[in-house]
Amino acid sequence: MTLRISVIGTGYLGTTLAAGLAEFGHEVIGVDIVPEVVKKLNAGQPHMFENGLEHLLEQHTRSGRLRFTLDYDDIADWADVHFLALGTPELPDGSADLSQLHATIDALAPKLTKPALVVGRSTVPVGTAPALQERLRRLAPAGDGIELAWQPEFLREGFAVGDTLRPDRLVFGVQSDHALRLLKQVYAIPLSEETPVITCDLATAELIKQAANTFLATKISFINAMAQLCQVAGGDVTVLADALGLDARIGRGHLSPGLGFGGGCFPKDIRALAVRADELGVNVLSDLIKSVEVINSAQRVELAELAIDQLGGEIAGKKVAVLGAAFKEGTDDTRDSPSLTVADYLHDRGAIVEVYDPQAHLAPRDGFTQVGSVIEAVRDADIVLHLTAWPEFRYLDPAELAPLVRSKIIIDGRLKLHAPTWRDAGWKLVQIGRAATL
Ligand SMILES: NC(=O)C1=CN([C@@H]2O[C@H](COP(=O)(O)OP(=O)(O)OC[C@H]3O[C@@H](n4cnc5c(N)ncnc54)[C@H](O)[C@@H]3O)[C@@H](O)[C@H]2O)C=CC1
Ligand SMILES: O=C(O)[C@H]1O[C@H](OP(=O)(O)OP(=O)(O)OC[C@H]2O[C@@H](n3ccc(=O)[nH]c3=O)[C@H](O)[C@@H]2O)[C@H](O)[C@@H](O)[C@@H]1O
Repeated sequence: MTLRISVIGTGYLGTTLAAGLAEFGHEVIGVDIVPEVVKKLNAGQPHMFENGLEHLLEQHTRSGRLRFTLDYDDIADWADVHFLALGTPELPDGSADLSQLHATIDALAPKLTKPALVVGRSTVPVGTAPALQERLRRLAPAGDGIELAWQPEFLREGFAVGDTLRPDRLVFGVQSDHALRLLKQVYAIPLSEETPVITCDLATAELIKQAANTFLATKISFINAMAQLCQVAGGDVTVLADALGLDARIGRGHLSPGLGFGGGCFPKDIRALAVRADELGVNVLSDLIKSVEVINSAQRVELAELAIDQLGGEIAGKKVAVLGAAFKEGTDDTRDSPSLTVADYLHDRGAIVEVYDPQAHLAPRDGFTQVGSVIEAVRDADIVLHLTAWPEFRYLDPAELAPLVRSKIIIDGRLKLHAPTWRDAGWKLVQIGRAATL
C-alpha cells in the first residue's frame, strides 16, 4: 500500500531515507530549511557524496514520487507519517543538542489538524521521545491524535543506500498497534524479505541506538589499545584482529586498528550517552565510555607525534602530505575527522600541510591547503601520512611516488597499505601495532 510520507531534515540520513522510501513505492516529500539543498535535491542531485544515491534521486524526482520543499504547509495534513531526520549535534557539555527537533515540532505541530504518526529517526538520549510527544500534542490542533514512535537508524555512510533498502534489522519503538501497523506498511518490502524486527517501547528504542554505536566504538578503542600493546611488546595487531574476528562471538567488524573513529555520529553519540548515564547515576557506564574516548583521542596525538619523531623531532617548515580528509572512506563527510585533527596538530607546530581527498571538500581554513591529486600532495614531501582508507590509496604505486618526495617515509594510519610493496620500493613504512619487519 502506498503511503504519503514526509521526511523532515534532508542531511546525510534524511536524503537517503527519502529516496529509499520512494524506492519502496511511497509518495515522499522531504523538508529542509536550506534553500540550496532543496533546490539541488529537486533537480535530482545529492548535496553530498554517497554511492548510488544520485541514481535513486534522479529516478524518483523525475517520476514525481519524490520532491523536496522548504514549506511545512506542503506536508502538514498531507502525510500519513512524518519522519524526523534532524541533526542532534553535540553541546559544549557533551549532551545532545535537541534544538533542531524542537524547532521542527514548533513549525509542524500548529499545522497538524488531523491525526498523524510522527516517527523519530534521529539519535537521541533516552527520555527524549515522551517529551517531544508532549510538545507535539500541546501545540497541535489535533492534540492527542498525534502519536510519536521512535525508529532508530543504523545506516553507515558510504553504504547508506544499501543499508536503507536492505536494513539488517528494524527497530520499532511504538505505543500502539496503530503505529506498529503503519510502520509495517512503510517497510512492507524489507519485511517481505524477512528483515528481523524488534518491537519495543520508546525508551528501549532510543537506548538500542546509542548502545549499538557505543559498542562499536568500544570495539575500535579496544583494538587500538591492543595495537599500543603490540607496538611495545612486539606482535602484529592486524593478525591479532583477524584471529579475534574468527570467533563468532566477537566478529571481525569494527576491529580494524588505526587512527580510530570520527564522523558526525560515534564521537557525539558516545559522549551524549555518557552524559545521560551520569545524569541517571549510572557512572559505571560513563566511566567505560570515557576510557573509550581517551583511547580514541590518544590515537590521533600518537600518530601526529610519530610523524614528528620520524622527522627527528623537528616538524617546523617540513612538508607533510596528508592522504585523506574524510572521517572514513566512501564519504565526503569531514565531521570530527581524525585525519584533520592530525593535519591541524602538525600545522599548529609549523608544518606545511597539503591534504588530498578524492571526495571531501574542505572549507577554506587557516593553515593547510587542499590539493587536487596525490601527486601534488606528495611532491617534495618530507613525510606522507595515509589517514583515510580510500581504496585508491591502497593501489598507489610506491615506485612512481618515490622520485617525487624529499624523503621516502610513510605512516600508514589505517594499516591498510601492503607493507612489503612499499618497503621493496625503498620506503620506510610505519604502522602503529605492526613491527617494521612485517
Ligand atoms: N549520518 C548518518 O550516517 C546517520 C545519522 N544518524 C542520526 O540522524 C540524525 C541526522 O543526522 P545527519 O543526517 O548526519 O545530520 P545532518 O546535519 O546532515 O542533517 C540534518 C538536516 O536537517 C536540516 N534541518 C535543521 N533544522 C531543520 C528544521 N527546523 N526543519 C527542517 N530541516 C532542518 C538541516 O539543514 C540538515 O540538512 C542525527 O541524529 C544522527 O545522529 C543516524 C544514523 C546514521
Ligand atoms: O549513527 C550513525 O551515524 C552511524 O554510525 C556508524 O556509521 P558511520 O559513522 O557511517 O561509519 P563506520 O563505518 O561505523 O565508521 C565510524 C568510524 O570508525 C572508524 N572505524 C571503523 C571500523 C573499524 O574497524 N575501525 C575504525 O577505526 C572509521 O574509520 C570511522 O572513522 C555506524 O556504523 C552506523 O551503524 C550508524 O548508523
